[in-house]
Amino acid sequence: MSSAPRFEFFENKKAGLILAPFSGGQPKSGVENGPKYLMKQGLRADIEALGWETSVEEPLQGRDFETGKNDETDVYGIMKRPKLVGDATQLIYESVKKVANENKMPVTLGGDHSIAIGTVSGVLDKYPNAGLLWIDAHADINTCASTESGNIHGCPVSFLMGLNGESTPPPLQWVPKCLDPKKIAYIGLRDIDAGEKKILKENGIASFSMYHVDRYGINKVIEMALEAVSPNGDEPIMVSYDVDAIDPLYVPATGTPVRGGLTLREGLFLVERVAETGRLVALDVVECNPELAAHDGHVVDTITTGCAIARCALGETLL
Ligand SMILES: NC(=[NH2+])NCCC[C@H](N)C(=O)O
Ligand SMILES: [Mn+2]
Ligand SMILES: [Mn+2]
Repeated sequence: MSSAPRFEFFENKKAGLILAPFSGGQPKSGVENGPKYLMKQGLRADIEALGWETSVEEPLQGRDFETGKNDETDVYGIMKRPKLVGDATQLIYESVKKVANENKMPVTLGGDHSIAIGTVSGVLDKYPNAGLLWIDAHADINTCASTESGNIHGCPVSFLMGLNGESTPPPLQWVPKCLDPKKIAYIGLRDIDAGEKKILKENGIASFSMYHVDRYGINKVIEMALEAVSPNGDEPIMVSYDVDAIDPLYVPATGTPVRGGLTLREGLFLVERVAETGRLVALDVVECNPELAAHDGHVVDTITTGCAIARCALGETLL
């Protein structure tokens, strides 16, 4: 066994749990309750049991981001609710940036995946050379020109890369164009829009779909993804984890489920392996929507999986 510290970037194991109860990046209600359910399941105590000192941040507190969802004037071309998303993600950005700069690991609980506009930009402020693993059934890289739904949770990566140029909705113009296409790799893809495929190709983005997981196995896929985003083997790693990457058999309560996903063990092994590198610097767990459960068992399956992702990423299964 190596004697390297488990989390190289955290001399004192401190984590900042950032609650991001936001649903404005997509039309369904309920995903704003994700953080509450994950916390009620005991996530904070779980993380402390792994030797992390924790603090909790609630950057959206005191603002009503749910009623604002009904504001039909908040549109920009086909884009839905750019003002709501822009305001919420900017608050999340400030909070993640603060936590990261206090040398704490930001662990952000969503909310829909639009919140990654704030988390990734906040983390890259502290670690500009970080590699990003985007674990998802979807590529979330639609632009204002390519999106068919207008839902911004399908677009965060395009804003982080600055792919929208002049057509960026004004409320999202604050977003730093901080993400180099060479510094992101996807794992778990299986529902990519035609426009997104083109963007992935044109930008040469490392994209591992479920085909690659079957073809090479999850271990090899993770090695390839890490190699892609961290060619020197020493860069910090951020994981933005959309729970819909895992098969709906295990994670049924999510807004855009797609069959044929990662098994529960593949989904957890992935973050265990990242933890093992010792270079994880931030994690998002997004798109848990308890309201979409057909029965209580679905809520339990989804929320316990969300908690397990965070625990495995923070070292639970490292010996
Ligand atoms: N974060 C997610 N679950 N994203 C789903 C995106 C689905 C579709 N590609 C869209 O642009 O609307
Ligand atoms: Mn997804
Ligand atoms: Mn997503």
